[in-house]
Order: sequence, then C-alpha cells, then structure tokens
Amino acid sequence: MREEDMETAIKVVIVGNGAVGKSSMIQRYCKGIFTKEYKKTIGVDFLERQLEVNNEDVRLMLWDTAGQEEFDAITKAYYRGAQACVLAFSTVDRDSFDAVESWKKKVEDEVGEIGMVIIQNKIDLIDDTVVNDEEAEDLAKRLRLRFYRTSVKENLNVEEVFRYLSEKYLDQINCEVEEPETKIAIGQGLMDGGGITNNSKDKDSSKSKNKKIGNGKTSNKHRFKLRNGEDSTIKLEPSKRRTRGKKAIVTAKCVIL
Ligand SMILES: Nc1nc2c(ncn2[C@@H]2O[C@H](COP(=O)(O)OP(=O)(O)OP(=O)(O)O)[C@@H](O)[C@H]2O)c(=O)[nH]1
Repeated sequence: MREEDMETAIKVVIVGNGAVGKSSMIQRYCKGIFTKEYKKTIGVDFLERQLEVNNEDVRLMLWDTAGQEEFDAITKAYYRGAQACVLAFSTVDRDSFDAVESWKKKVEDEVGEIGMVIIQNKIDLIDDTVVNDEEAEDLAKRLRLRFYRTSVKENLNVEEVFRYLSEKYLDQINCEVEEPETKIAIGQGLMDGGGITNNSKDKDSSKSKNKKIGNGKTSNKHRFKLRNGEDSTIKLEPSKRRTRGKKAIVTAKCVIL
C-alpha cells in the first residue's frame, strides 16, 4: 500500500443525558446545520467527516448515542472500539451536569481509558445557567479532562472539540509507533479547564455521509472495516493511515513513565 493512501480512522462516541445537544453537535459538525426541534435519538446514529490534522488525513466516525436511560443496553454495545469520547452536558440542565461522571464510567467500563473531553453545550443560554463556571471547571480538573464551552446553535467551539480529540489520538498512536515497548502517558493531564478558547465559526466543507444504525446493522456502504464480532455487535476497526507522503512525525509531548 502506498504511504499516501494511508489514513487514520477514529471512532468517537458522544454521550450525555437526553437533550443536551449531542445529535445537534454531530449534525453541525458533519453537515453544517442546526435545527431547533428536538427529536430524541432512538438507539444509535452515526455520521462521518474527514479532516486534516498535522498533515495527516483523519476520518472521524461520530457515533451519536441516545441519552435516555431506556436505551442504555443498546448504546453501550456501540461504545466498544471507541478511541475518543465527548462527555456532554447542558448549561440549562443540572441533572446532565451531575451525570457527567457516570457517563465517563459507562464508557470506560466498555473501552477502558480513551481520550475524552467535557463539553458544556448551550452556552448561548448562559443567562439561564444552572451550573456555575467554577464547579464545571473543577469537575474537568478533577477528571483531568479538557473542558470546552460550546454552542451548537451559534456554532461556537464545535470544530475545536473534534480537532482536539483527533490531535490527541494521533499523538497517542504516533508515540506508540516510536516507542512500542515503552509505557507512555499521553497529555492526559491537561487541566486547562474552562474558558471559551475562541469563537471561530466552523467552516470546513468536509464530506459527510449519514449512516443510520439499528440492531447492529449498517444501512449504508462505507469504506471502513465493519465486521460482525463474536458477540454479534458491530466492531469498528481503524483501517489505514494516510500521511500525505510524510512519515508520521512524533510531535507529541510523550512522557516516558
Ligand atoms: N439554545 C441551544 N439549543 C440547542 C443547542 N444545541 C442543541 N440545542 C437544542 O436542544 C434540543 C436537543 O438537542 P439534541 O441534539 O436532539 O439532543 P440530544 O442530546 O441528541 O438528545 P437525545 O437524542 O435524547 O440523547 C434541540 O431542540 C436542539 O435544537 C445549543 O447550543 N443552544
């Protein structure tokens, strides 16, 4: 396989209570749209988008899981194979904030430690907030996760969340390539919680394809290796990496333990 054909595929799951804006965030990021109506996610949905990070082509597969507890049994199966995760809560929903840690645990119970971020969505409704800045930042510090305030409605910080997760994942695998036998801790300890880091509007016109998933089957063709695992859930594997003719360069701050 030619090196320029290589590409990194990253499975990202978005979790959090119902109505915090998970589906909206994925729609915004992959299709550039926002809709006001609330349509509860039943089970799981997914969309994908390509982007370039540090000269590498990355394909993000964004899995939108239902926030309602009644779907827990279904959605948990789809966490498997995830390499990154967005933990979402809403500025105007206290329960969703209180549930962040339990969402983290649910994901980690299935996939172990992966790159994660906490997002406080609906920051456009800050005047009606039920979560004060300090407690949100404290949570992020305590969980040692980066924290973004987003507004899917206003298209604020959405791009940044997914770029960060992609960079973090690439750092991780590049470190692993360089030091296969060495235990490595990757920038997990970023405690830069809080603050709207910038308010750039998303403008990438990357390709996206809608994929509706139900009962463990995809309804659409796609280029990733999806195979039925022994436990009859879909397993998603990163397929290949594309580096635009460059060797993977280790730029990460790898800490050798
Ligand atoms: N004001 C405001 N409303 C938002 C924002 N993001 C999403 N919403 C609205 O919040 C509601 C719920 O959004 P969804 O994206 O469906 O929420 P969800 O987390 O996917 O919900 P489940 O599918 O039940 O898990 C919708 O009416 C959206 O239009 C935002 O940033 N600001």
